[in-house]
Amino acid sequence: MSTVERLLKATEEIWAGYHEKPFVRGLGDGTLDVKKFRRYIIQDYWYLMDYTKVFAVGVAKSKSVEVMKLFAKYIQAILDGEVNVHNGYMADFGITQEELDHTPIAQDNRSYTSYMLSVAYRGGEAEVLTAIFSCAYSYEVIARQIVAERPDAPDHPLYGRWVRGYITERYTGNNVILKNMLEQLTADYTEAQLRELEEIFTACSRYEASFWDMAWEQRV
Ligand SMILES: Cc1ncc(C[n+]2csc(CCO)c2C)c(N)n1
Repeated sequence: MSTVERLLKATEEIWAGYHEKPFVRGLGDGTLDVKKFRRYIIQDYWYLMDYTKVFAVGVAKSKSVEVMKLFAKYIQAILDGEVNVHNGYMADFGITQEELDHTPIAQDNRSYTSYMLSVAYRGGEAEVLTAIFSCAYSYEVIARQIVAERPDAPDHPLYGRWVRGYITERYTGNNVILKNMLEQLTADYTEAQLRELEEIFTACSRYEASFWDMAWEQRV
């Protein structure tokens, strides 16, 4: 079994649960309260700011220019908003930098990003990539499932952009690059090292599940 197959197998139940989250179901069938979605977009802004820092620590931990370039490209892309579906929503909802600056990061969100940053500071390239991969790939899996259940979901006037953003060739192609790099870096990993990756991936997957609950319950 490849490393990524192993990580996905270990977290099968958590990942299956994503599709049942009320927030995710509401995104897919278009019934999600816009106020909840607006709050989620603001929280996700703060999430992405810290997520970018995880890549920056990845740059510092890189042992080859190939890995360094991979991490660095993401930093630029996220900050430029290129792969950030949220930019359009920020404009639509009239979310200003001032409002962002005055909205504190919610507790579940802070826990998640603090954990990823601690993994990044403590671990090496592969540990950083494992923390990153859970989040990047779960959005693709969720968006694909939404489209499988509702082929018209990408046309929804409000949530269609979210769905479309994570099934683009660009987004899914980047996930393939992350996956291949993770396989390459862990080809010689021992059982103990792989078990640690499993622990990181499981924790991040649970944090993703909590993020959906936080958004649904509008937890602060
Ligand atoms: C809580 C949370 N988890 C995952 C993503 C997905 N995601 C993380 S970074 C990024 C841009 C480049 O990969 C995307 C789409 C998110 N936005 N928010």
